[in-house]
Amino acid sequence: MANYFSSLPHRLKVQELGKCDFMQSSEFADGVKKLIGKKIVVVGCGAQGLAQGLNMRDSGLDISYALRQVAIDQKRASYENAKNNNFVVGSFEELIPTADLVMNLAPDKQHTSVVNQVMPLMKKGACLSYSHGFNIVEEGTQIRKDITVIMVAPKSPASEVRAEYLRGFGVPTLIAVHPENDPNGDGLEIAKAYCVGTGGHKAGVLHSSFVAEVKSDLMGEQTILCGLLQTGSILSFNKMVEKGIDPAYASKLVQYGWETITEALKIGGITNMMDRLSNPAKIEAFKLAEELKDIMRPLFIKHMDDILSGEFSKTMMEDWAAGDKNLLTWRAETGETAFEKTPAGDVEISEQEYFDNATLMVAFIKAGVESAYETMTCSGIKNESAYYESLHETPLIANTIARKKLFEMNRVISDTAEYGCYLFDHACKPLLADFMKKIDTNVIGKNFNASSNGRVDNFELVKVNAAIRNHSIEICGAELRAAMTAMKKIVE
Ligand SMILES: NC(=O)C1=CN([C@@H]2O[C@H](COP(=O)(O)OP(=O)(O)OC[C@H]3O[C@@H](n4cnc5c(N)ncnc54)[C@H](OP(=O)(O)O)[C@@H]3O)[C@@H](O)[C@H]2O)C=CC1
Ligand SMILES: CC[C@](O)(C(C)=O)C(=O)O
Ligand SMILES: [Mg+2]
Ligand SMILES: [Mg+2]
Repeated sequence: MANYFSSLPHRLKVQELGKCDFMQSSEFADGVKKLIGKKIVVVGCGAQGLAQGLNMRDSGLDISYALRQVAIDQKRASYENAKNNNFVVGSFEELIPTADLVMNLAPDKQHTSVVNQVMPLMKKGACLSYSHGFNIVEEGTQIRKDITVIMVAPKSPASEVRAEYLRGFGVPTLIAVHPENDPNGDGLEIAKAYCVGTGGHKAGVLHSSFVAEVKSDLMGEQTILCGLLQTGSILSFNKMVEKGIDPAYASKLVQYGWETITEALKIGGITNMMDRLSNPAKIEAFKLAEELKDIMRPLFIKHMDDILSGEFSKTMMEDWAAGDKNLLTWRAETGETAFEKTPAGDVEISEQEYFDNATLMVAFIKAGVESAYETMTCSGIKNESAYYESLHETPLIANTIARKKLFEMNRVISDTAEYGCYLFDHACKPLLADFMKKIDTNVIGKNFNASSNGRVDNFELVKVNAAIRNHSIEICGAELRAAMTAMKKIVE
């Protein structure tokens, strides 16, 4: 099968990549009605499978799980996940023929195998959904023409899909209908009802395309969302220990620092995050971020180019064929880093101290969010999509690190995201070697103000504030956040 995006004429590539309409809440007035009384069968009960299934059942929908026979026989985690939550579980043969909607929530690497198994079993005119369009866009899978193919892609790790729903909110979601598979013309209505079932409509929904979702999702996860959080964690921790900061303190500052810093980002964008620093520290973080952006720009561009050309997916699929050799090696190596192996100390760190003693981490976030956004929007991805894939999702991933460090982040995200995260991290750390040589504890581990003379050049401060506030991501973000009226606080 050929890469679907690469096979499109240039005109359609541009059109699909730029598809992004912010949907009004009135468009969801029918709620889950379109799916009421319909049989919904989820394939796979892993991260997204369980979270989405729970939300949709709580929204009044009829959910059951089709698992592979071996998972049922061996009572694997997927079976236990579904059974312990009182869902009906069955084999593909038992459940797929009854389904009006089959939600394919197996890992991306299994999609071709899943589709090959479910397609002959699906009833005529049923609907097949994805939460990431990799299989359609990068593998070029063709689906039976009577089947409607939709995408409902939460811009969030699964744990937060459930947690935000329980908080009465949701996570921003991209919905799409595959142009090759909308035989009844009701794909969008099904996608909207599904999205309401997960709570996504409360946080903002973009009517997008499979192409735009895949290319932006891959870019976000490889760079700011996971790659740079991994690099920033390891480099920040190592630097503090090298300079004599207590490892237990350093471990805690990094593990919980991302969550605290990015909560400010979630509520009020980069402006609010930077405003949490003293004025001298803000100017320093701004300068560090500018330097980081200059150094990392070629790497961000390389990731975007490889994603657009299909080079990234080709390389990752080679690893799938090799039994995930690289993925498993890199996962094990991450587990051996000093940051992962050093438990967070039992020391009190106040909320403000996470900002004051981590100027460098704030700079990493600013540089990473802006670079990902700038690179995506320069490549034809629309601002709103780029915002969700950079600024909005960073706090949701940071929460996973607060729970159990990088292990937890890489466990919760998809294997596709994890693979791309390691690729970025391995290239980024050497790139930042010279930059890190100049870094001292004044910007990571200790309060910046203690080492500065406290003086601020007002002209410089005005310029810095204007540069932060006038960035396109801040303008786009303010509009999107204004629509998130039900957003709840995470860090009390
Ligand atoms: N993780 C996330 O937070 C996000 C994921 N996504 C997308 O959601 C989809 C699911 O990813 P994710 O939730 O991470 O997946 P997981 O790896 O967490 O879970 C996959 C589940 O699928 C089952 N499975 C594996 N192979 C098969 C197969 N051949 N047939 C049936 N079931 C199978 C596994 O169970 P068993 O091995 O026991 O059979 C497991 O329970 C992907 O498309 C991903 O890109 C989108 C947004 C975020
Ligand atoms: C961050 C990665 C992601 O795209 C996600 C949680 O949105 C994934 O694939 O896991
Ligand atoms: Mg994603
Ligand atoms: Mg992803």
